[in-house]
Amino acid sequence: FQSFVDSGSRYLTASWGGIQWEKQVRTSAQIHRSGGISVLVTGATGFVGSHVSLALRKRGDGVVGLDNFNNYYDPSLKRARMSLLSSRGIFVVEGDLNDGKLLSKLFDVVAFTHVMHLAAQAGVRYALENPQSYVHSNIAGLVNLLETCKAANPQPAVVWASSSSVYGLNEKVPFSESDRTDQPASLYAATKKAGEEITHTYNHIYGLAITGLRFFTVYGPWGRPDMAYFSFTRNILQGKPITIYRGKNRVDLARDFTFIDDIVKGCLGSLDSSGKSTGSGGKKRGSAPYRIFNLGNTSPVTVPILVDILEKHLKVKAKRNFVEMPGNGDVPFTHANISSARREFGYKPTTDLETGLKKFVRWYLSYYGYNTKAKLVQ
Ligand SMILES: NC(=O)c1ccc[n+]([C@@H]2O[C@H](COP(=O)([O-])OP(=O)(O)OC[C@H]3O[C@@H](n4cnc5c(N)ncnc54)[C@H](O)[C@@H]3O)[C@@H](O)[C@H]2O)c1
Ligand SMILES: O=C(O)[C@H]1O[C@H](OP(=O)(O)OP(=O)(O)OC[C@H]2O[C@@H](n3ccc(=O)[nH]c3=O)[C@H](O)[C@@H]2O)[C@H](O)[C@@H](O)[C@H]1O
Repeated sequence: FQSFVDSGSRYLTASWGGIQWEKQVRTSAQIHRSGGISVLVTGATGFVGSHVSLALRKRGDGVVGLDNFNNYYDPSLKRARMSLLSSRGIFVVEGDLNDGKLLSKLFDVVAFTHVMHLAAQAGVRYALENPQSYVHSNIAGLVNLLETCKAANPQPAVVWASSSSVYGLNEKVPFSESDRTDQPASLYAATKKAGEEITHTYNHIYGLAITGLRFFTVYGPWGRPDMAYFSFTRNILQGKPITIYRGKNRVDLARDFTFIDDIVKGCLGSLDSSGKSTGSGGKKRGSAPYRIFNLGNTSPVTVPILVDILEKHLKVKAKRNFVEMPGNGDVPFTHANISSARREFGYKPTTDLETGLKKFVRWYLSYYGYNTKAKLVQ
């Protein structure tokens, strides 16, 4: 089959179908431990998706990836993550969430027990440049995926990534799941909030078991080049200045930075406790769980302190350029209350920012070909 999918600014051409393709999908979905699950991971060559796919595979679950390899950031990093997944026997289907025929075909080939939905247009500030990409992936793509899950027989349980950004201008700290989330500060946040409402309707009408995870600023090896810790590292090593945003009266911004390995444990814990969908073929046969959890670190750190830690690990001084927060979708601080996730599935983050950034820097220097004294090896 040849499918042409409108992905906003460009057209993506994906090839799928055929006996060989089906065999690869089936083999990748095979479960290698008793009581294992078979999971469709969307956004599998993204930062979080690649780590979650590897962790599922490692414990013997069946995993099939889906990703459209868009160029929001350097797609060669997504290809490199894909090579890593392939080396562990995980097949990644190249395609878009909005391709309904492709999604239905995947469910025809494999009776997925779970969907780990991590594909999205991420990034808070990029919404000013390309608002439509958020509607395309985070709204239309989500609905398309849920339509497929609702129609599947049996229906999978769905775990998906919401975001700490739904707390928006909320000033009550730490942020609890029951706090208000009706004051988003960015279109990104608004689409994640919409996702929480949309998933609720699919739970209510069709009996899909749904878990939404509000991740708090995730960082680590194989991370996202658009995020501050990553772009700061790049600039510091290249001797270029970095821009640090500050609030009114020069107040530092702070984030509850959460290490990727802790997020992965939270993703797996929530999958394992997600419960079962009750419907099939679009018909509800009983009520199913609808849950939302914060996955954070519970220990916010200011952005200048993040830079101090990077300087220490990189052994290079940053050229700091402070500017007032430009009203681009940022919020002043985030801080997660994680007691619900702890209670429900034992979520307990264990990596502090100092330790996690050390691991990130080690990966960065190796991946981009620096020797240990932070010189690029030509
Ligand atoms: N990293 C964070 O700090 C953070 C924080 C909160 C929430 N989240 C959410 O977690 C999820 C994973 O984030 P990430 O940091 O790994 O981002 P990422 O950009 O690295 O991964 C997302 C992947 O989804 C793919 N994708 C995007 N739109 C698609 C579409 N329409 N069809 C198919 N594939 C598509 C991209 O190519 C990418 O590989 C996202 O939903 C994001 O919004 C991330
Ligand atoms: O938890 C989330 O829900 C979100 O997490 C992440 O967003 P943020 O917390 O905004 O991360 P990130 O961009 O790394 O900026 C970190 C800090 O550096 C500051 N920052 C940023 C850039 C810059 O040039 N200067 C600067 O000071 C900036 O003001 C901020 O204070 C995900 O990208 C997003 O997908 C979303 O899901």
